[in-house]
Amino acid sequence: MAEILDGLKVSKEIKAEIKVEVDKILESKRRAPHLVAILVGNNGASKAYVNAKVKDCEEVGFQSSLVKFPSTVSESELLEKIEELNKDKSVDGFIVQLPLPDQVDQEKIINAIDPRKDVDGFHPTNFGKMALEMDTFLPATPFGILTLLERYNIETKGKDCVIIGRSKIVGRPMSILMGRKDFPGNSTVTLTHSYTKDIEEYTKKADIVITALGDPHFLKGEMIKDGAVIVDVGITRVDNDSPKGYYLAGDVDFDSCAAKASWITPVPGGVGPMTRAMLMKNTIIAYKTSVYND
Ligand SMILES: Nc1nc(=O)c2c([nH]1)NC[C@@H]1CN(c3ccc(C(=O)N[C@@H](CCC(=O)O)C(=O)O)cc3)C=[N+]21
Repeated sequence: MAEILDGLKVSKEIKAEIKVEVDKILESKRRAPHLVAILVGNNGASKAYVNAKVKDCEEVGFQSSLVKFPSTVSESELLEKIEELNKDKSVDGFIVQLPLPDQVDQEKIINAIDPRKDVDGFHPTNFGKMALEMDTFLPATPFGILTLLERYNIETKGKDCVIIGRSKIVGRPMSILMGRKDFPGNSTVTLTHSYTKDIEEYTKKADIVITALGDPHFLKGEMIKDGAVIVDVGITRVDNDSPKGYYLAGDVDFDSCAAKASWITPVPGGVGPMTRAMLMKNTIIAYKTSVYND
């Protein structure tokens, strides 16, 4: 029976550590770190995540701002706001919540963000630095997974790690990070995706499986090896008759996988809260390295 990689618990520890740092900053009469989130449209899940981020900021003592645009916003309006935030000396970092509506070119938007304020770690400059093992903002979800593995002392060196899904914000950066030379890394990585012929052939042999595809209960116990470490990034709202009208489903069929795995992340309470904690971490890093604070 697997032990739980408790992302909620570790995320609280990380936020408490950040709070201690913020208290020191405030004692020395400096301004608090400031994170801005741009939210476009009315998507329920996006709103929930952004509101949670605002709450996280309050918890750690950051200043936060929420900039809202209707789903009809033009690309140039967004670019204008980004320019303004790039220049604003009171802003340490900002994120543009994804996905964006079709009339907006996501790539153009991400490219417009000043890499020094790109606390999501999505800008090509930061992605490149990550791949080259240079100091930079790591994308929050992969950073959260690495930190969770690190805090539980999960050995990754020399392990076979299979990642399912090659998204720009999770699967692909995760595949790079798990193969990097620093801890937790040094794994032998296989990045699987929709054109992989037989995913099970890979997952069955893997010491570590990281699923990020958004397909509820995709990974079944029979697809994994005894003692494997299972990390579930998937989080899909599935309609049901509960008062909320939905439940949150991971990519992992929890019960059958937990019966075989050595460690497993739950959904909710696993990777999601870690993602949010690492955004706080990136923001305080941005603050500390900011040219405006010395
Ligand atoms: N620019 C940008 N940056 C992101 O980091 C980003 C994004 N866009 N778009 C969407 C995805 C998704 N994402 C999540 C963050 C927290 C939880 C989270 O806290 N989940 C809780 C449950 C939350 C709930 O109850 O709905 C949990 O897993 O326990 C989930 C998903 C960040 N993303």
